Amino acid sequence: MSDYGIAVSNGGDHAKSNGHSNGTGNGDANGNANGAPSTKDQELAANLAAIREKGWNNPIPFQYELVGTGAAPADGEGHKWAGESGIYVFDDDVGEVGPRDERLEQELYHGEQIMRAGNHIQALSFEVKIMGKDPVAPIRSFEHAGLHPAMLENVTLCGYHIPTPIQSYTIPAVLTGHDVVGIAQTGIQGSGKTAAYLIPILSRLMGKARILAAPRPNPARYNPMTDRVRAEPLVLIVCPTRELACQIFDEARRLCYRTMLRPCVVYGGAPSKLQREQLEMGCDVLVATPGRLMDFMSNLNLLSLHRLKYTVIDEADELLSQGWEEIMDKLFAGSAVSEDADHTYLMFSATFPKAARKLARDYMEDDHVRIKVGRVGSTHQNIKQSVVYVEESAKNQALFDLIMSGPAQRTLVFVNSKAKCDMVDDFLYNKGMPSTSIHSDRTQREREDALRSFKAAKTPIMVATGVTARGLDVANVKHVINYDLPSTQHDGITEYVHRIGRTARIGNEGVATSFYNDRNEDLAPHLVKILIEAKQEIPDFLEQFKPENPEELFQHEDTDDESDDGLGGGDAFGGGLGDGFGAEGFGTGGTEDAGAGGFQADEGFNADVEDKVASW
Ligand SMILES: Nc1ncnc2c1ncn2[C@@H]1O[C@H](COP(=O)(O)OP(=O)(O)OP(=O)(O)O)[C@@H](O)[C@H]1O
Repeated sequence: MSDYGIAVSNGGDHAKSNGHSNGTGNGDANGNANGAPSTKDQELAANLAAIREKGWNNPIPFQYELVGTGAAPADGEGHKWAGESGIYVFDDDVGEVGPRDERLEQELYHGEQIMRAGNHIQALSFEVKIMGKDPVAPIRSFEHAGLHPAMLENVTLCGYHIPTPIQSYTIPAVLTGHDVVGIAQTGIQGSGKTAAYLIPILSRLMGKARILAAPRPNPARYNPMTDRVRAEPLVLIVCPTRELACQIFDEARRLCYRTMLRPCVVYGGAPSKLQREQLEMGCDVLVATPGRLMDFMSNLNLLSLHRLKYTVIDEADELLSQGWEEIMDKLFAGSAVSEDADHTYLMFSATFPKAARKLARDYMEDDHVRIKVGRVGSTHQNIKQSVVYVEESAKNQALFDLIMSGPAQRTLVFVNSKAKCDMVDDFLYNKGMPSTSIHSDRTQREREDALRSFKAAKTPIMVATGVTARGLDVANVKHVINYDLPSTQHDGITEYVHRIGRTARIGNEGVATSFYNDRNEDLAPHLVKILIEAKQEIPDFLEQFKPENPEELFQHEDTDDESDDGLGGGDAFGGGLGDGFGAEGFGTGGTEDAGAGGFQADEGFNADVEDKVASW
């Protein structure tokens, strides 16, 4: 019996979404053309039978003949770019809120692949730190948040019953016109920050879009030959990865439903032409990755940012570390964008590095609100983590055995390199497993196809490099396997926390299994701390890495390296919960660099500080 959380057809003739160098070819499992099946074929047939018995669906062969032809695979579905997903077609003649579109509603809110909060959601508690000149009263319900009625209906359709902690504070802060810096610590496993900024921004625009938006044709009667316009969005959201851009766009599609606000997404790798055509129909909410945005911004007939009211930078630390300072400066400095006096800036980040602090200091209003959300106690209480000792040469078989030892369930396998990603995917596929893979050397089309196929559980096993799968929000990922553990040279334990956070999201449960061997010794002390903190079993081979004084583990250690981010892992705030924040600042128990920027007195943030534990 499969447990993908959604119904899956077991048909095996779909096109494989990306390449397998399958020497044996799964399609051959029933014997070769010359009569007697070979031992290899017999082995494969036995594997396939066992895999099917477990409830896994068939592997999907790759259609090599279609590579480079641009032709759609023979699965009857064709390829649709994420940016072409359906948005509400607002008819200007109908008033402020359009009529229901049941087909679209089904797609946006009731699809089987949509993430739903799990049973443990109420039990999650978060530490929330708020800083700013004006106190922000958190909202406890969406109903009493002062949202536009259309937004409230959309929030209900999304199935969001209670605001998450970051939403409790960000929504009122934006509704009262404040710039916001939001820091959601790694490992929150879905803090809901996308909705935290989209809900108040879109809600504020809902009553005013007709006045603020550029004149444009009625989308219900659009004629591309005569009606094309320049896109002049009111909201711009910039984020570092294509997959994240598509996820934000999906959330915007849900929250803009039945209103005249038109969301669009532009990102690298997908055809510019299609994205251009979408912009030419008019765009109010633009979600973009920086490279494609820069391209489009250079064509003033296509895109102008002079009407912008809101600029959101999501995953600012990632953007800055990828070298996008130039565009960030440009967007913040206003040289390329609206000089509207009440322009609102929002910046979200997992850490708060120097460059991000500088942007906040230089460009944000003095009364901007800073919100930091971290989980209290274990960051991963709903994940059952285990570490098993596996030598490099035994990893493939161990992976196969591990997958076969559990139920058929959506499984994400992490490796450390693109070549390994191909290799492991090929191995699983040739064993008869329904696997796919994703990494940055794949074309965007292959990436989107792989992700779609994983989400739909046609290929419920996906092999990925950490970078590509960062921030993925896929419903019902039940098992995360670290085939390779991340090395400390590549974000080490932070990366581990990111990876396991792809399961057990928003109050759901999940399992994380990691293959460990002597090559991973650098990570071992950090890994042990995480396991102890989450009250997980410590295997014998990791005993030697236990800290001498386990007490120190519970002194609010953040997993991100925040030595340079002004947050000081809790110390700069005075040792965390219960200590409060004295009028003299934040250093009651703090030993970290008191002048390290961030929420420091010298920036004028010493007056109104709240320190809360919010249960969700
Ligand atoms: N109030 C809510 N109640 C239930 N589910 C919610 C709520 N707000 C958001 N969600 C859902 O939670 C999931 C995670 O949200 P989102 O991707 O914005 O989190 P995130 O903070 O970016 O997560 P991470 O940083 O761990 O990747 C989404 O599928 C979203 O639909």
